[in-house]
Amino acid sequence: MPSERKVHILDEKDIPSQVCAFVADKSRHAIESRGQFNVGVSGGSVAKILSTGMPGLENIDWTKWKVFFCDERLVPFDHEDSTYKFFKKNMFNKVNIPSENIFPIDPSLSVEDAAKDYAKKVDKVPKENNLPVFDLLILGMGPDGHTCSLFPGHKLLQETEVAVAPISDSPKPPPCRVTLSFPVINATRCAMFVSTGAGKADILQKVLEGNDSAPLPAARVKPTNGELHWFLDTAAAAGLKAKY
Ligand SMILES: O=C1O[C@H](COP(=O)(O)O)[C@@H](O)[C@H](O)[C@H]1O
Repeated sequence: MPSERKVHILDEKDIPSQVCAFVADKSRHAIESRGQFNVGVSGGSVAKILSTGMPGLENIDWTKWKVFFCDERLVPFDHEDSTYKFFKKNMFNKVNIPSENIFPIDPSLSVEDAAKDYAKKVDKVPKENNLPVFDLLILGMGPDGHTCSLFPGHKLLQETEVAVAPISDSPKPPPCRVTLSFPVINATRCAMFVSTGAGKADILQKVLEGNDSAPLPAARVKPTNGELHWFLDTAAAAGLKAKY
């Protein structure tokens, strides 16, 4: 099935419940079909939305979740910028995911070694055509159109050899990060973006409706055989010209 894009425009107040219900539904379906749910999470605003809504949900078999990070900032686990720290405090501590099913990036290593070490963890995700296939990647987009730690104009946009890449010159601090690469992102069964607030309106119009000749990183997310969903609040969607 080629990538089909669905844009969901919601009231701001409905974003956490709708986003989390979608994630819960994907997890139930993956567990029923394949016995486990391999999910990649992102940092920033989407981490807050997930942590607010997911722990209160019922009928989720958390023991079958395997949690990876779409990207991570290479800072110690107790650093304010650590996505792992945020999820541990606000979500993992409140649900029953076995600790061995959470796969953080190791910040004690150099950025190159952290990427290699994390690639071994990602390699555990069941593969098709030699690529790990996540059940769901939950993505954010920065106001410059970046997603994961894949930034506009950066050479990593062309990365095709490795599933996981280091970056040591991120234009958004901190400079050292580890990120999934596009071949893995686009091998997912489902990618969902969550974008909220007026500060994302201009870039969203470019990403969703702009010229495809030099796509911004977020516009390059087009799962080859999977679904693509964008969850937007009305403020973020305000610049869109088409009807969705
Ligand atoms: O630095 C990052 O930023 C993006 C977008 O964050 P947002 O707060 O603007 O939604 C995030 O998806 C990524 O994981 C993170 O490392």
